Amino acid sequence: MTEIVPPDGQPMVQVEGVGLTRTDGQGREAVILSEVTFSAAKGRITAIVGPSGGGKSSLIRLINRLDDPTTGRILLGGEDIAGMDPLLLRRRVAMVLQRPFMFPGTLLHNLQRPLAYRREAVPDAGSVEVRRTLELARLAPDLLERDARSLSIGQQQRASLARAVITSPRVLLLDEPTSALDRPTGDQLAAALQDICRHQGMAVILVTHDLRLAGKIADDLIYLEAGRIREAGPAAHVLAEPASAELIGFLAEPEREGKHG
Ligand SMILES: Nc1ncnc2c1ncn2[C@@H]1O[C@H](COP(=O)(O)OP(=O)(O)OP(=O)(O)O)[C@@H](O)[C@H]1O
Repeated sequence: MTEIVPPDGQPMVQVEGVGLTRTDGQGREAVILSEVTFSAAKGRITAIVGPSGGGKSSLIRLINRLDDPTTGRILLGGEDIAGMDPLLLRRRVAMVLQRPFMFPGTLLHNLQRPLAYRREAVPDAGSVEVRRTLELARLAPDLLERDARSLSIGQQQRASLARAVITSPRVLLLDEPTSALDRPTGDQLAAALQDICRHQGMAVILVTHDLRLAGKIADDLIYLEAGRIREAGPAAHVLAEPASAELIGFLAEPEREGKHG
């Protein structure tokens, strides 16, 4: 196992005064995000939590330019992503979605694919990169020759994570990665994520409705409601001592009781 990369507190992602407005089919404008400002540091996990429809997914989609903000800007390593080569941006910012997607072929083929696509040297099953990535993602090496689509959903979700991190992105975006998993399988993914964040010094931004997960692995937490940040700070502190009426109300909803312990 490699050395842990210490977080240096440097912001990797800076979201500055971001707003997003959409126009619906009838030409009506809807404000999805307003004045959103935060930063995500290397080697830290930033969780974005909040009620459904609050804008969490819309926000992380802006960070790898699946969409562009209407106002404000987003910097990656100090550079505005609006002016960055899209291919370079995709190299630096990886995304793992709620439902894993495996390409046809073996798990090894799936791990090699992003590197082959970039015409970079493709590591073989015995290579340090593949072994190390499997270890971080908590996947057994004997799964490498299995048809990736025959893996369990929990294994496929960790395989998606492995495929995203084998290229060493600087930022990892995850949208509800544990929502399709049962608790033990979700816990395995969470542990893998923590290892990857610490060992590779990535900035991880995690959208989740699962406060238990956020309480367990997030370093920083952002509470987003109706497109605005209502509260932000160190996760343990924000969850233990919520200050805003909105977050206090959210945490008090009966279905959340005990979920952030
Ligand atoms: N492509 C779109 N066109 C128009 N409105 C959209 C679009 N995508 C999302 N929205 C609206 O933006 C708002 C925020 O949605 P978003 O999916 O970002 O919220 P969320 O916090 O991720 O919700 P959930 O937890 O349910 O996934 C919602 O009102 C949604 O209806």
